[in-house]
Amino acid sequence: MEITPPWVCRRYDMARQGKRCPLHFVPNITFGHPVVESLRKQLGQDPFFDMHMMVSRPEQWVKPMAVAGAKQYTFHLEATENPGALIKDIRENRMKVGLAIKPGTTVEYLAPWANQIDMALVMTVEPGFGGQTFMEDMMPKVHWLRTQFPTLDIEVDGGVGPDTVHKCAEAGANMIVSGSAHYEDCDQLVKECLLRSCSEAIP
Ligand SMILES: O=C(CO)[C@H](O)[C@H](O)COP(=O)(O)O
Repeated sequence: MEITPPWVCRRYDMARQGKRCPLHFVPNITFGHPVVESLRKQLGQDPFFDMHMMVSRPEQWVKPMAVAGAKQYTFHLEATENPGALIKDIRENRMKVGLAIKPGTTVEYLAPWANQIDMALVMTVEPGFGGQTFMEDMMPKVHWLRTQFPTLDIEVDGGVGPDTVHKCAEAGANMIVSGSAHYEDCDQLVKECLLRSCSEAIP
């Protein structure tokens, strides 16, 4: 199982401000493609940058993110009216495709796209802020996806830590994002606990 801290290279909350776009997908802003470009220059070609685009109109950032050095572009199903065209555009820009769903979106909406994507992301909090409580009732979505799509990468994001990671693994997730648990108690014990929880649950 892969464990990823979100803030450094993983997450891109870019809600546009101003009169032109009053409706934001999430209320906060983290960083955009200039930061990705900068990180790529500093860190070289090796790090895998998956951009979780919690944005309105995700179509507009595909090219800038690709040019900046992103390797995967994960967008929200709720944020676009044409997932098929967006998937095609991401591929044409030589990035992998991640498809995320918010807690209120049923997994059946994601299923038609599952064979065209590299990763399905099941949110276990409402997108927007770290430090929220893990929504265990999202686990049936993960289990259903794992049953239907055995080889698909399935990621869980939101409230994942030592007490909850095994639930993700048992449901069938093979990737997690862990923010607060990773950063607020970032000692070796927590890291080992996370890793042990995963390795025990995943053969
Ligand atoms: O992106 C998120 C919400 O928008 C996630 O919750 C965040 O990336 C993970 O943080 P935490 O582990 O603290 O829930």
